[in-house]
Amino acid sequence: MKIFTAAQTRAADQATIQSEGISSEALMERAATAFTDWLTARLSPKEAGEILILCGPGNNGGDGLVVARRLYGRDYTVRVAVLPSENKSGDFQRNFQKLPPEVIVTELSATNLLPIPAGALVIDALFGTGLTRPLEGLAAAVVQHLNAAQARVVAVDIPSGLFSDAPQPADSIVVRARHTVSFELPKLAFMLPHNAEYVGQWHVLPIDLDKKFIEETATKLHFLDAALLAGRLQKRARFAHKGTYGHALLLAGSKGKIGAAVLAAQACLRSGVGLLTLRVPAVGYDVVQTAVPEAMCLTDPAADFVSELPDLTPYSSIGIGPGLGKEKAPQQVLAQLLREAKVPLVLDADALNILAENRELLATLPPDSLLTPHPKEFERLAGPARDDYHRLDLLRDFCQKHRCYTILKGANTCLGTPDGTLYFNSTGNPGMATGGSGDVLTGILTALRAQPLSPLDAALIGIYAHGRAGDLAAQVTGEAGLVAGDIARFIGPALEELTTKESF
Ligand SMILES: NC(=O)C1=CN([C@@H]2O[C@H](COP(=O)(O)OP(=O)(O)OC[C@H]3O[C@@H](n4cnc5c(N)ncnc54)[C@H](O)[C@@H]3O)[C@@H](O)[C@H]2O)[C@@H](O)CC1
Ligand SMILES: Nc1ncnc2c1ncn2[C@@H]1O[C@H](COP(=O)(O)OP(=O)(O)O)[C@@H](O)[C@H]1O
Ligand SMILES: [K+]
Repeated sequence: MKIFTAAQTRAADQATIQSEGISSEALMERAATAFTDWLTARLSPKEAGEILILCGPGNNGGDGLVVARRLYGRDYTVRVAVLPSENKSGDFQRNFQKLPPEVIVTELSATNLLPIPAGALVIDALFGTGLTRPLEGLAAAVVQHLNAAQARVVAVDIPSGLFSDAPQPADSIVVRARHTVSFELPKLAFMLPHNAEYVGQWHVLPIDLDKKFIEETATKLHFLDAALLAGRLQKRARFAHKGTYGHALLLAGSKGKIGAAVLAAQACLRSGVGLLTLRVPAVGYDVVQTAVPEAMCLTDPAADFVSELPDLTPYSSIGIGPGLGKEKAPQQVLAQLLREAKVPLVLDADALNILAENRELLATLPPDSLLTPHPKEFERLAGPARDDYHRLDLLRDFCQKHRCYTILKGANTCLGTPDGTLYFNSTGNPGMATGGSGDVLTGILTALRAQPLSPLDAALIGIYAHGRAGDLAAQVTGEAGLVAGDIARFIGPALEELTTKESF
């Protein structure tokens, strides 16, 4: 799914109005009706109680007025409060006229902010994508008053006060919503960690905006959902043999961290690789041969750290980093690997920390390598970020400069690519915030690169399937009970869902 800027969304609205020959008021009616359907499907009039609808002066407020009329028509008790303004939008004014006379309307003022009882359902239709500057004055006071109440807040389109695709001052006053209900496509603001406290759970409702316009409008921002992966993962060939799907090499583990190698290996095998060899220090031999008998173990001469690069000839992809350690020996192994590797590389964990501490190595990174830093590892590589938007700028710059694919991990993991396109993942859950989850991702990516998939396909499929496997696992274990090995066990079903079905 594409992510549009506020300007692109406005253009999509206009394109729809033109191609369908409808008025902007009709489109507003459609959006607000979708919102009303969403709400009434979840709460009965009794469960909702009296619904307070806060309306701003623009089309977001117009949406709120339509919602008020529609809810009233479905026997919900509604009350409307509007911000005073000299320039209310045309569609606001038209819908204000259409409000049933029975609906009580209050004009908000500094001395009349309306009491908001604890638990009240409040619909925030103050400001949407037309916000031009941080809130101040009466609008800010209304939002502060709302945030101080213990209300159930549902934001229309975006929490009021939040910019949809640009950074804002840290002390900005923004509605804290439980749910944000937006239209057609998600907004960049929803993807970013610091906005989670405002956006709450977000939902996107289809409102039939012009498909051709959406398809033809270029964007470098995407939400990574199953639709985006259609056709990228083929069914295994009927006459496949273990040589068909590549031979992966994983360099991982050190004394006390052999488990990282085991988790990456299990995930690699569960992701369909034909053969897997593990390079671990001698201390890991018994563990690996017992825990992952399907993998071959090429023990390093050193006891505690990987210290020598094996002959790379047999391998079709190489993953390095989980539990590797940052000592001199693994440092030299990584440096030699970067110089000599002729097959796709996946770099994680200590491989990234070694890169950060030996920056001259970055220049030797083979193009199209996959890097999988969490935010701290990324900061070590690319420097500190002022805010979530600046971090995305750093990500784009880093990928362009080093011609690599960088997977910035977290909720809504973000893939950066050499051409500057960003993809935000839709799968995964907080249960995956547990040691070893990242090692599992390294194994998946190394397997997909071996098969061989392009760096973009491997990254997109790997990120999505990793999160989806975590979601499937959590259905069995619960989020708190989820451990990284559970993610590995569910990769098979996650990949199966994405596999192109045979057509007759
Ligand atoms: N254009 C369309 O056809 C559709 C628009 N929709 C709704 O329209 C919204 C966008 O509407 P608008 O473009 O009218 O914008 P908004 O309603 O978000 O806000 C614009 C109004 O707020 C004022 N304003 C902006 N920043 C302010 C600030 N910091 N303090 C005080 N006042 C401020 C502006 O002067 C203007 O009066 C969307 O978010 C969505 O909710 C939907 O109805 C779908 C269809
Ligand atoms: N709240 C969350 N929602 C979705 N995915 C998450 C969440 N927290 C962590 N993850 C995923 O779990 C993995 C954690 O990786 P990482 O931090 O490297 O862990 P480790 O080093 O312990 O293996 C990442 O892929 C990340 O996207
Ligand atoms: K809003």
